[in-house]
Amino acid sequence: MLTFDHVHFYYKKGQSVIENMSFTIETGESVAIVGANGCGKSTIAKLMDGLLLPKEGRVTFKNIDTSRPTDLDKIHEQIGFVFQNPEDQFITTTVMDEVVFGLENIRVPREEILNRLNYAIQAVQMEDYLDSMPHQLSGGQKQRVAIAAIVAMRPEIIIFDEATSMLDPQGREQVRSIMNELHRQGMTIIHITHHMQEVLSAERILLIHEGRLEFDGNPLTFFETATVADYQLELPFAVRLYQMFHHSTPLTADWKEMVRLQWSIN
Ligand SMILES: Nc1ncnc2c1ncn2[C@@H]1O[C@H](COP(=O)(O)OP(=O)(O)OP(=O)(O)O)[C@@H](O)[C@H]1O
Repeated sequence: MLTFDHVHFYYKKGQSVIENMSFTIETGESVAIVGANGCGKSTIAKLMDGLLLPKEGRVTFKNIDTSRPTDLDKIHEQIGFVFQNPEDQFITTTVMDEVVFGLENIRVPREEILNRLNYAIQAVQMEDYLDSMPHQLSGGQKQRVAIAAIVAMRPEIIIFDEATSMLDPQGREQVRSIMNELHRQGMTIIHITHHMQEVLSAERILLIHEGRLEFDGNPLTFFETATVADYQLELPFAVRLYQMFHHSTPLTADWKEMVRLQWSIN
């Protein structure tokens, strides 16, 4: 359980970036954090992990306060990050070494390393690339290797920070389906994105606007109640398609049905 309790944050005094933010993410949830550029999404991710500390209020992970430096290692072990550019994370020369490296570092026994390698590589469907050089793979494949390296560490939460934004539609779809599968297996998934198409896979949306939490609920309610254009966000394809044919913006039962359908397929 990850909790923000009346969190305030600024980089420069007097220039508030996160304002009085409170929410709790339960174990096993799939949450999308959305909002326009610069609204504070990455700052929230860093606060979750204790990379940044609140100026006021508290961030706790399983009741451990991120401001207690002695417990930070425990938090880092259980919260994994996948970033926009996977190349920034690569440190070895083969896909296999990339997944094994972190495990050796924390002295996981040999047999357990093999189990975790198999599991993680299968989860991202990169079994045929174990000996490949990460830098020579496609964008989507690179991102899948980065995810495998995180999955192998068995974190409780994975935060995907704009992890699909540099990928082509096929790569994006592959990563999205891996996220869904990991979530089905019980992992907590936090997906920071401004691709509204992708938020349909999440169970819950947190909309951030100028450092404040403006909406917290499921995608259906979100598209019903939030005026997406006010937040410089695009409508998902299903919604735009519906509007194109019906020349209307208000929500109707059909419109909701399309979102519901797409949501349930995901
Ligand atoms: N290290 C920093 N020092 C000073 N200001 C910063 C720093 N990092 C971010 N900011 C500012 O804090 C605000 C929130 O930034 P943040 O990166 O959290 O937003 P974001 O929603 O993730 O943006 P994007 O979608 O563009 O990645 C922005 O105004 C940004 O310029």
